[in-house]
Amino acid sequence: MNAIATADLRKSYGDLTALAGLTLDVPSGELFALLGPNGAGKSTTIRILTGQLRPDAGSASVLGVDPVEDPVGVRERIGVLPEQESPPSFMTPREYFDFVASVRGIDDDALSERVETWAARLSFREKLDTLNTDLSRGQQQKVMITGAFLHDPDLVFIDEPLVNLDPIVQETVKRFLESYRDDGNTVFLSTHDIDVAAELCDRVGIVREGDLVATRRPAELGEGERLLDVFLREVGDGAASVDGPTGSGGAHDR
Ligand SMILES: Nc1ncnc2c1ncn2[C@@H]1O[C@H](COP(=O)(O)OP(=O)(O)OP(=O)(O)O)[C@@H](O)[C@H]1O
Repeated sequence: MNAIATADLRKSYGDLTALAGLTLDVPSGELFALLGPNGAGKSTTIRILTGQLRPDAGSASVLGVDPVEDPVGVRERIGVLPEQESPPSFMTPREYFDFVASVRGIDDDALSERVETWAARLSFREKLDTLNTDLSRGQQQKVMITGAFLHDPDLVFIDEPLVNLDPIVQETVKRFLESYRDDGNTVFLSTHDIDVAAELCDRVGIVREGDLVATRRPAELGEGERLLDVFLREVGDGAASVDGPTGSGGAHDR
């Protein structure tokens, strides 16, 4: 079963075409990453899938729910960590988690257990009662990651999951994402970190000019073939003239 399915998603901002007919499936239980150059349409895709933005055309299904028809229904079932989002500056992490719990309907016992688990996992226990504004960027990222997983969703969307995290915490988050996937959940990442995508993900999709131009399984790349080379081939200056992957033929596994 697909956790995410889109068909011919289109979105323009005025004259600017951000999504030009993006079609994408992500099966349940997959750790998936969307790669693409700046402005390719990754955040627009995530905003549509998480019910924050209406597409101009096309369809989408997230855990069987239509994010256009029922954005609240989608948001109830997923976790989201948007790009460059910080926890509210006037709250402490604990107060922010209380707020998330009230919105998400998490009971007190589950909340305190999960906060303890995450604060220990990501090493920020001693900061639970410090104002978010006084946390470092990495500590704020830890709070945001915790908030995205607090209600134990079946699917999470994370933009740049490892940004600002030290190497030890990066490893912890990577191993957590793998175990979360191994439990049958789905992860949808957006990242510029091709090495992390190659190491961590079951499959990556490459977006160029608002269209999915390729998908690859990093584990199945050929001898000596690097995901970076695939990426450059698909989105680099010469890509259109070499392969012509501008969308009409759709994405392809090779
Ligand atoms: N609110 C908006 N109003 C006008 N144009 C927008 C808006 N949001 C995005 N765009 C434009 O749509 C295109 C796609 O943007 P989007 O943020 O989806 O790209 P992205 O792949 O996430 O980029 P990046 O890797 O730089 O974060 C860009 O050209 C961007 O300038």
